[in-house]
Amino acid sequence: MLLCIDTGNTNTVFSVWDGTKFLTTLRTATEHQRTADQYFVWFSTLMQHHGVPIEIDEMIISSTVPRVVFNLRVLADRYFNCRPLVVGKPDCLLPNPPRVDRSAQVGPDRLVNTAGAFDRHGGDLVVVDFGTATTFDVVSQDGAYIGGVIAPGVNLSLEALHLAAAALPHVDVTKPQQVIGTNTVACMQSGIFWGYVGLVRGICDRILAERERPMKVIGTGGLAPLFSQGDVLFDVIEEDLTMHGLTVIHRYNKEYKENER
Ligand SMILES: Nc1ncnc2c1ncn2[C@@H]1O[C@H](COP(=O)(O)OP(=O)(O)OP(=O)(O)O)[C@@H](O)[C@H]1O
Ligand SMILES: CC(C)(CO)[C@@H](O)C(=O)NCCC(=O)O
Ligand SMILES: [K+]
Repeated sequence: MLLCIDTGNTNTVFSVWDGTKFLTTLRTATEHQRTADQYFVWFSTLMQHHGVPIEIDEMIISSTVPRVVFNLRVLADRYFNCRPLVVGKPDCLLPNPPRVDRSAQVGPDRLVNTAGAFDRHGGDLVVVDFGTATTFDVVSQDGAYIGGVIAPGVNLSLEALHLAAAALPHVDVTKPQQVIGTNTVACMQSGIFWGYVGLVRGICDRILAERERPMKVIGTGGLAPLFSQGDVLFDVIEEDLTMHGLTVIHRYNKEYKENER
């Protein structure tokens, strides 16, 4: 079975793919100090808890934090006796290579979202991902990542407000009853909620105008459903898009190597 790992700057998600469906999905905070042994204790305990046998023999990793890749490679080698595919490394092929500035670095999560979204929807897409950053990935007609937008993430913005202003507390993101808040928390929640609804709407409108063609907008990341309550922002929301993209890239590499033989 295939272990798909999506390491973001905040959270790391492990999902086990049996070739047809995800058997289980586990989430932990991203910490670059965590060792292979620590990953395995956490993983095997929860797999047992969920009653899923550990039969991992393949692994694919997308990591926006380069330092964690070393320990994940050790995990693959020591516990699953395999060599992982690492998105963004030269030996991990992409179905459609990105078309960006020469030597530009594209976040592996954005390449994975592109592959996953193109597989499901075909081309001319915008993928909006609400993670540590709020990213917009523009996918061309032929399925290549051709650029996008990086805005500060929702939780990051809230944290920044709280850290910078002595009188502003930590608040959760939620859709406020009204736009005009009548207390500090309600005012902050309105600023974040309606601010991000406007940000997403405004950026998508401008991307569509710049591309001068119809495009499908796909929302992903934990907060996509919440923000779609504020306006029609997405044609579709797919929470498993990154994990799906990992299975697509894995399959592409496997088929390519089989054809080479
Ligand atoms: N109402 C909410 N308020 C605050 N956070 C929320 C709310 N609903 C979901 N979340 C959080 O959204 C996050 C969704 O995870 P997602 O994988 O999309 O991004 P992330 O883990 O924050 O970022 P990254 O992938 O960059 O590490 C989770 O951490 C979840 O706790
Ligand atoms: C923007 C983030 C942090 C979003 O996870 C990640 O994709 C990243 O580190 N990207 C590198 C820069 C880029 O994608 O252009
Ligand atoms: K993510």
